Amino acid sequence: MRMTATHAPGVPVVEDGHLVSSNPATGEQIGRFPASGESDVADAVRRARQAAAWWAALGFAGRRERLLRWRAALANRLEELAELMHREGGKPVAEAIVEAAGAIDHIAWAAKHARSVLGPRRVRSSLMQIEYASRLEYLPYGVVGVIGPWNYPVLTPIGSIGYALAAGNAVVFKPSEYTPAIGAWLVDRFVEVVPEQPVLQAVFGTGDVGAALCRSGVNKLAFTGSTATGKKVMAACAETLTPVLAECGGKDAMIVDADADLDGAVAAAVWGGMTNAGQTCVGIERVYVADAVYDAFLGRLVERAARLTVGIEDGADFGPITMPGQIDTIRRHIADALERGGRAALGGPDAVQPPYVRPTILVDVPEDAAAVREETFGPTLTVTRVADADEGVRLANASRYGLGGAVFSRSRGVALARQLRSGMTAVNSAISFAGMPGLPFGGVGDSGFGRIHGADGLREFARPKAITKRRMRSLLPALSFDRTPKQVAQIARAVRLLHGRPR
Ligand SMILES: NC(=O)c1ccc[n+]([C@@H]2O[C@H](COP(=O)([O-])OP(=O)(O)OC[C@H]3O[C@@H](n4cnc5c(N)ncnc54)[C@H](O)[C@@H]3O)[C@@H](O)[C@H]2O)c1
Repeated sequence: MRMTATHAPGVPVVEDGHLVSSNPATGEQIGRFPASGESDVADAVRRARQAAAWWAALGFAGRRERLLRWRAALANRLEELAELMHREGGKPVAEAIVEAAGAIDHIAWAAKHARSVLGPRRVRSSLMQIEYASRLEYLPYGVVGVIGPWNYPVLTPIGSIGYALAAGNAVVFKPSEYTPAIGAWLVDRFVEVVPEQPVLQAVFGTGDVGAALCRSGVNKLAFTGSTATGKKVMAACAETLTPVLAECGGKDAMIVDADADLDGAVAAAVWGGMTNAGQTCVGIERVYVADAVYDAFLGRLVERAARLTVGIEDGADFGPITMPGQIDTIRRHIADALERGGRAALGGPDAVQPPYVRPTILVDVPEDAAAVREETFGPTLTVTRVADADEGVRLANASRYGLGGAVFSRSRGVALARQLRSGMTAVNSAISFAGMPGLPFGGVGDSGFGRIHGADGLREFARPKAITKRRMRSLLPALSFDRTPKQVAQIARAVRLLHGRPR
């Protein structure tokens, strides 16, 4: 187990065999959990395998009933959860409530839709093999490993856990080392409503424990975190051909068209870029604004962002940077943007006051600057003047990431959204897709692959099983050595009859 050298506020440490988390603003100790070793992870997966058989046998109705009880347990203690999220991760209580509400909605959706999405169904047979009945079933993988990040420590892992459980899998969950208490709290509430078997367990520790989970023999690994770690997870899982779901980083762009509702665009850019101190995988980090409205947009954006309040007090708009090491990245991106000819229209180097970073808006930043190319994960926006929305789309798509994004346009919103190379796009809003349980969530390129949420999210955690059953004697026995030359000629005639016409 790796020891973390520093005891700075918010930096998790492993001491006396325990993982200890602390408040990123005050350093107050929040959680203390036995750190899992390789054998603990293996034991958890072994227990989960037994539990998986029991959980799968409950069927859709039995799982739905228990998952809805879990969702109620979370809903009825929402404020307690939000307070813990505030203390361990630093986000405002109001923000935590919104995040947890989204997660609860996802559990309910997964529980209620698992049967209709994954239940057994008949499939129409081919005329050439009409003697067979066809059937499709979606069976659980067995044990799913879930590795989570700290920035949305409830919504993000539940996007995998809720759907994996609804599909009939047992889950071993490794929460981020920055937010183990939140992870433990979610698991404890589940154990209260499903005490019979260890269907959902947590293991605690740093990246080594995540790596052990990749090697543990889980049947699928759902990873959410940075692209760099995602590559390590994939490499580890490749050894055992363990399938991987990879929800990685982003560099989302907003396009502001010349006919956009500017007040709406300003509100969405400020919120989308700075909620949770910008530590949002689908946060807006780049804004491309059509020349005709650039000056008006920028003026209102700076005015609105300057009024945001930062701190841990009640009512603050956003809190500290959760992971102290991230502050160096934010500082580097701001400095690099300015060195390359950019200008801070708000904030700048002085806005970085650990553990806080105040709102920063950078303009005239070249497209090859780190602040445009790399994930910043802070309350910063680059705002770039473009000739029109089409040029905005072209620059937005030049990123190696492709997670979410936003478009503000009165006339061409959906058409522009379709052109953005990303998994999700919000039109005339920001990030609104994440809380929509029926919609899939996931990226392209360096943002990863696979989908959580919605019907695709349920299917992500199930393996399709095809079954054909012979229901009558074959008239044209294609799949048999007993076929005669005459029957083969009849088969050839039938193919021409069925498929011989060009339309
Ligand atoms: N696409 C999404 O849905 C989504 C959602 C939230 C966050 N994110 C991304 O997550 C990142 C922030 O989260 P983070 O800082 O916790 O990411 P991270 O990659 O540092 O860590 C994520 C998790 O992986 C574990 N881990 C570290 N090394 C590992 C290894 N070698 N093998 C297995 N597991 C290992 C960590 O302990 C942690 O639990 C950002 O890039 C953000 O964009 C993506």
